[in-house]
Parts: sequence; structure tokens; C-alpha cells
Amino acid sequence: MSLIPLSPLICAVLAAVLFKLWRVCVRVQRNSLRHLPGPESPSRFGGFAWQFWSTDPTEMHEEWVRSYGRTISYRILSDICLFTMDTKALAHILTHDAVFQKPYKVRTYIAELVGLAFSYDIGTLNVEARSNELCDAFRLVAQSVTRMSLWPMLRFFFPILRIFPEEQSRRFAKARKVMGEFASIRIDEKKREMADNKMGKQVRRRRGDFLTLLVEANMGSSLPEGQRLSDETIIDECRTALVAGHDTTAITLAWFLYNVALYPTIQEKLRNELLSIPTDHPTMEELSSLHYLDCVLREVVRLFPVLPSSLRVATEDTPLPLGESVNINGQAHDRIWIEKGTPIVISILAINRDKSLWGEDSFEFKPERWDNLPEAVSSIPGIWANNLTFMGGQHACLGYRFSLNECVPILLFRTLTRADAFGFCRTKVAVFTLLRAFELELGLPAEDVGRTPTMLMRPMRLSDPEAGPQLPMLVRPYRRD
Ligand code: HEM
Repeated sequence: MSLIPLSPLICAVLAAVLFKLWRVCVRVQRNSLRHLPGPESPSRFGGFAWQFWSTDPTEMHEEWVRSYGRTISYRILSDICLFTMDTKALAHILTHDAVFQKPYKVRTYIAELVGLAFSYDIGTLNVEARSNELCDAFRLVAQSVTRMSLWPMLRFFFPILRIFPEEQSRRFAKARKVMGEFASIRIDEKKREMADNKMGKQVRRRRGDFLTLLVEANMGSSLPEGQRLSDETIIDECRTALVAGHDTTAITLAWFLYNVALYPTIQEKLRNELLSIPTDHPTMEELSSLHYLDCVLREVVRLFPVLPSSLRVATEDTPLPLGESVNINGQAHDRIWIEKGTPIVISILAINRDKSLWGEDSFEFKPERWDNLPEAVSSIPGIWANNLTFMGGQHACLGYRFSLNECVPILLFRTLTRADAFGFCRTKVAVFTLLRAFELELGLPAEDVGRTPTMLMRPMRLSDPEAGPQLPMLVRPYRRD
């Protein structure tokens, strides 16, 4: 057997490995953060790379915080990472976004992973719908991020390996093409519709979807020619908003259902509150007045953040102020020096359930806590409801209001009423409609529900991880006596 066809691959891997080894030695020795307390690396070369990649690192971080303190360092390959649960430091990091940026590697990885999705009513919620290319493409993206395996990890840490074709990337490329074509057809349709409108023809206007709004704004007569976006840019903008919003919202919805099914008394109490409104078509004001619904949603978002952790990287040498001083070589320091290139790991879930902030019952699902929050949680620099689920600072989630006020209700409605099957109209009253109309029960033992150890935290069946994300539920019509 000839080795010739493999030689470029072997050479590239060897070169990348040698380069990384050299960087490990040089960078680790130079980095001042190595003097911070923290765990011993399990591997001389990789540090905690594999643990980080293959498991949800939240519990590992919580354990380290108990052993070494709230600000620690550890190694991943050649990087000494900073991990902090110090809310003063986190607030500084999130509000100095020019210095502490999202890492380039993560941005490109996400772009490859999900940057291809494009949502219009693609039928992902309708199990009986005839399979279509777009829907298949979207499913492919969702399912392919269920498990972390070695090759994607190598491609992430050694970007040079991305030059080699790989099955997943090939499928992503195909899906990207399908979605790009779909989007440009929609843009053309919209342009035609607007042109017909101008000529006074009667056309059915489809309003409200993101793409339509963007195309309309972009074609508006008040916009100077030089400021108009190209079609490609419009497609990219839609991808960003819709990819960032579609799965995240659907997963939050799944965790919402899980919790109301798991706690029948909470479900009952919530239903009673919803039934206190004497109409099936409440106004937004009526919905906003539903205090318990708000508390349940806050608790779901706190304990089930879709993204359990995030990363920032220092783009320059900079000091980082701390609320709680750290001990370095026997001396207490209330600020530490961060070197350019240092990755900073932010554990969203660990902060959201930190006992020292939320109290001893912080791991429990208790909507009532929102009536009497501990003072300490006000130091968490999150954009919404004293938690980090939507992060904070300038690069906090752009769509959190949309997600909580619009998408979760709409998705709830459409999932459980099978889009009008029960005669309810499509409005923001979905959560409201759902629990007034149905009783929910878990379709599997509660101990069998786990979280996928992936970038996005989805529900899965612990006894059947190979099947990917799932949450079987029993849904019965609710009979009012
Ligand atoms: C429950 C649903 C959602 C959750 C949990 C969520 C969570 C997040 C988080 C944690 C980030 C920051 C990531 C980081 O800093 O590493 C983020 C960013 C972002 N989200 Fe969301 N998101 C949700 C829904 C949405 C929706 C519906 C949209 C759009 C309509 C959206 C658009 C965005 C965008 C554009 C960013 C990037 C902001 C920037 O970098 O400046 N998200 N989201």
C-alpha cells in the first residue's frame, strides 16, 4: 500500500503538532497567570482540551472553584486560560468588549457549524410534513452538533486541518447552498412584490418575517443608494439573527416544557393563573400581568441556559480588577495582569446557580425565588433577570426580548396545537393557550433526562445518547370542570 496520498495530511498534522508543542513550551513559561491557583493539567500536551471538548465543563469548574477559589487558571493546549466567577471581574470583561472579544476560532467554528441556517416556515415543527430539502438541511445542522468527536476537535484547535475535506463539512456546504438558494428566491419574490405594489397591482403582502422587513427597509425610497445592502449581506444578516435565534429559542421551549411536566404543582399553579384571564385572546398587557408565568420563565432561563459557557479573549495586555482578591505566591492581589491572547472562560450555568449568590437552594427549580431575590445576584452583569443566559455588555444577545416575548410563545403554540389544529389563532398568547388547553407529563422517567454535552445544551435521553436530542412528552387535552 502506498503512503504517498496520505503524505500531505501526515505532514500537515506533524507540522501543526510540532508548532503547537513549541507554543506550549514558550507561552506557558512566559504567562504570568500560571501563578494563579488552579488544577494540575491531566495531560502534558493537551492540558484540559479533551475534557473541555467532550463534556459540559460546568461541574468541573464548580468543583475547581470549591477547591481553588473564584479566580483560577488552567491550561488548554498552549493557552493558559483564566476562569473567574468573580462578578466584578466578569462585569469588567463584558463591558470592555473592545479589549475582551469573542475569539476568532469560535466565531469561525460557529460560522461553519450553524452559519448556514436560514429560517422561514421550513416545516421543522410539523412531523407529518413532506420532507423538503430546506427542512432536511436545517435538521442536519441541529443533529450534527449533538456529540463532540475527535476530528471536529482537531479541526477546531488546528484550523489548518480544515483544508482537508470531511463528511460533516461537505454536508454543511450542501445545506448552505440549499439555504442560500432558498433565501435568494425569497428576496427576488419580495422585490417583485414591492415592484408590483408600486405599479398599483393588488398583491398579497406577507408581513412580519425578518427577511421581509429587511428587504423592505433596504428598498425604502428614503435610503441613499450608497447605504443599501447587497443581497448577499441581507442573507448573512438573516443567517446571524435566525441561526442565533431559532435553535436557542426552540431549546428554551423544550426546557420550559420539561419543567412544567416535571413539577405538576407548578404546572397546576401556572394553569390556574392563566385561567384567571377570562378570554382566549389576551392582550400583551394582560399577558405581561401574569406574574407567575414570568417567574417560571425566569427560572427556566436561569437553570437551563442554552449556551452553558462562553469565551472571550484579551486583545491586549490589560489589568483585570477583582472583587475578591487572589493569592499569588503568598500575596493577596485585587487585580491581575492579563496578557494579550489569554482566553477567558465564562461559565454561564455556574454563575446562574452559584450558591454564594443565589443561596443554598440555587440548584432547585423554584419560581417563587423571584419574589425575594438575594441582594448578591444584583452583582451579576447579565442583561436580563440577574443571570448570564443572554450574557451582558455590548455583545449581549440581541434577540432576548424577541425570544421571550414572541418566539417561545409562538413555538409553544405551534408545537402543541399543531398549527391551528385545535382552532386557536396564532398570537402571542401561546404559552397561555398551551397550558389552558393541555396537561403535560414527561414521557420517560425524570432520571433519564440529561443534557447533551455540546455547545448548545439540549435535552436528551441518558439511556439512549446515540439517538440525539429528544424529550418525549405525553400531552392530554385539559378538561375544565
Ligand atoms: C432563548 C433564546 C436565546 C438565548 C438563550 C440566546 C443566548 C445568547 C447568548 C448567550 C449570546 C452571547 C454569546 C456570547 O457572548 O458568547 C447571544 C448572542 C446573540 N444573540 Fe441570542 N439567544 C437567544 C435568542 C436569540 C434570538 C431570538 C435572536 C435573534 C432574533 C438572537 C440573536 C443574537 C445575536 C445576533 C447575538 C450576537 C450579538 C453580538 O455578538 O453582538 N438570539 N445570544
